[in-house]
Amino acid sequence: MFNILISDPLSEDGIRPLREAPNMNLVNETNLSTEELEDRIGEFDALLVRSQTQVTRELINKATRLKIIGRAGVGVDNIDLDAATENGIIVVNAPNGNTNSAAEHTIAMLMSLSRNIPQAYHALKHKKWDRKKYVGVELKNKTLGVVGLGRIGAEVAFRAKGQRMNVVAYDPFLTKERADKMGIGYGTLEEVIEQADFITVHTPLMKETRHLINAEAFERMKQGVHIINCARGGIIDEDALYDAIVSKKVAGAALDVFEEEPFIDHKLLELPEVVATPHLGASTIEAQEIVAVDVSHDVLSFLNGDVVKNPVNLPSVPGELMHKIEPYFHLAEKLGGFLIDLTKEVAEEINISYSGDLSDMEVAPLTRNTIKGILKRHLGDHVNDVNALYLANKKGIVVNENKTSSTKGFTNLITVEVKSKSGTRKVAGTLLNGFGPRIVKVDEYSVDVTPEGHLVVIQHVDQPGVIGRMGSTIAKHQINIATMQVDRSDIGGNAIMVLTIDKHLEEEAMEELKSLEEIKEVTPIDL
Ligand SMILES: NC(=O)C1=CN([C@@H]2O[C@H](COP(=O)(O)OP(=O)(O)OC[C@H]3O[C@@H](n4cnc5c(N)ncnc54)[C@H](O)[C@@H]3O)[C@@H](O)[C@H]2O)C=CC1
Ligand SMILES: O=C(O)C(=O)COP(=O)(O)O
Repeated sequence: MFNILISDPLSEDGIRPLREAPNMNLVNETNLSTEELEDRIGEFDALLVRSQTQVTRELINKATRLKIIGRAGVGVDNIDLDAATENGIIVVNAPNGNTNSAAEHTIAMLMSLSRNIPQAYHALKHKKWDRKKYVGVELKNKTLGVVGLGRIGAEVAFRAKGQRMNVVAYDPFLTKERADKMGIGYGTLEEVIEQADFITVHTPLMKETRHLINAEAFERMKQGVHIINCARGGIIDEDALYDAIVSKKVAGAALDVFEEEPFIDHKLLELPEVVATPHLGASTIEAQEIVAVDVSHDVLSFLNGDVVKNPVNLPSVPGELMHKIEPYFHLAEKLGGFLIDLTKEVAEEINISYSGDLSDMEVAPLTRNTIKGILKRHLGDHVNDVNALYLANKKGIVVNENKTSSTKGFTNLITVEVKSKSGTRKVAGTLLNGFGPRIVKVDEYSVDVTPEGHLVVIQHVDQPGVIGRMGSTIAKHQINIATMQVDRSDIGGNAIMVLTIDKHLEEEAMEELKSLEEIKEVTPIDL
């Protein structure tokens, strides 16, 4: 049974797939204080949030069972992603479900601002019929500057063109071709904010975008500019905005989001030029249902061991590639586990080479699985796809990945090399069509071993009788040999045996094998 905590209000219809799935125990507690949340988080395997719950490092450190955090929405600035990654917790979001609602809300704010609708409504409600005070400005032929032309920014741009506005945008990824295709202008951030009559921001809140619109940016703007923020508080410096409104540089601002939320008193709201909503951009029946469905599906998939669609702290792998690459996951992890047991030391450098069919694929997920197999031996089961590379990095292990089209006789081959204090060891494996994974090389020796169960690698000298003596020693300990592979460098030279046995090779049997004159090294490996 998986325990799932929903700590922000989510659409009941949207979470139905999760509620109705077997083995899922949903707990809806949307009013927990920080302390209560910290006290209870240790009970849960999954946490579902919107923007309100602050998923801090302190909370994550107490979340000893937590495997997945689902964000029913786009922005993940309320989640400490580094802490989640370090703890091997996957974060998923629902990036597409609220695009339309957020764009519509932005246009509603733009029109409210240009025609003073909230202020006029408020006056009328207070029995003041004032037509002079609330004279507005037209949008037609005005320039809208869009900062951040992602999903929402682009939808806002399309809709603003419908208002016959001129649109100019700044986004580091915006190309001339895309701007031309959309029928909009483009420029640097400075160029965009200098030209615009209305400026709307649609970037995520990150280190790089915190106070992107600051006092210096306001200086550059046209006198009487209007500002809209339906993205995140903090992208615009609120103190600088306040000063720019008071000094009349900014004629008005429409804000859906704030640096600190929630609040009831805010100095910006004391200004009559400011219209505001309490973070309602995504608050529509439609958007809430879609984001809850999307995030529920990913949480369910993940807990059932399937692939997620919208990972935030893992590169997402397109479905078609996933279909091709998934069969290699097991092989990659087993190769890592086999090799680190053979190495017997901690890894200092890991080199992974992909050949044949794999050389044309995005292999990062395989590298993560290989590293996971290697690190698990020393760091335990908390190593997973999410934190494998982070942990390797933290331990100072150098990881190199390369691809070669040379097939070495195999249609696909993964070769893993580990460098440690005691030298370099190598293993290579392939996925045999219809037969599953095989280890085909151990160091320079050729073998054909299924990477499963209890294995023993014996390095010895190629001499008559050694196999017999090894066999009787093992038999004495009531151990049955299921398969055996032998290869040698040259006649009478170094050789290797890889055995599959029916149970773990105990210490006593291992010592006895080691005491045989021709045997140099015995390594039990349990995969
Ligand atoms: N008010 C609300 O209820 C909602 C707010 N949001 C906010 O809107 C943000 C944007 O959402 P989407 O459009 O779906 O995300 P997106 O990822 O599709 O778009 C973000 C765009 O910002 C651009 N960008 C990044 N750094 C930039 C910079 N320094 N300058 C200019 N552009 C930059 C990116 O290249 C990307 O194109 C979310 O991160 C979220 O914080 C989203 C939904 C609802
Ligand atoms: O999706 C986003 O980024 C939003 O800001 C929506 O936030 P909410 O889920 O309404 O708290």
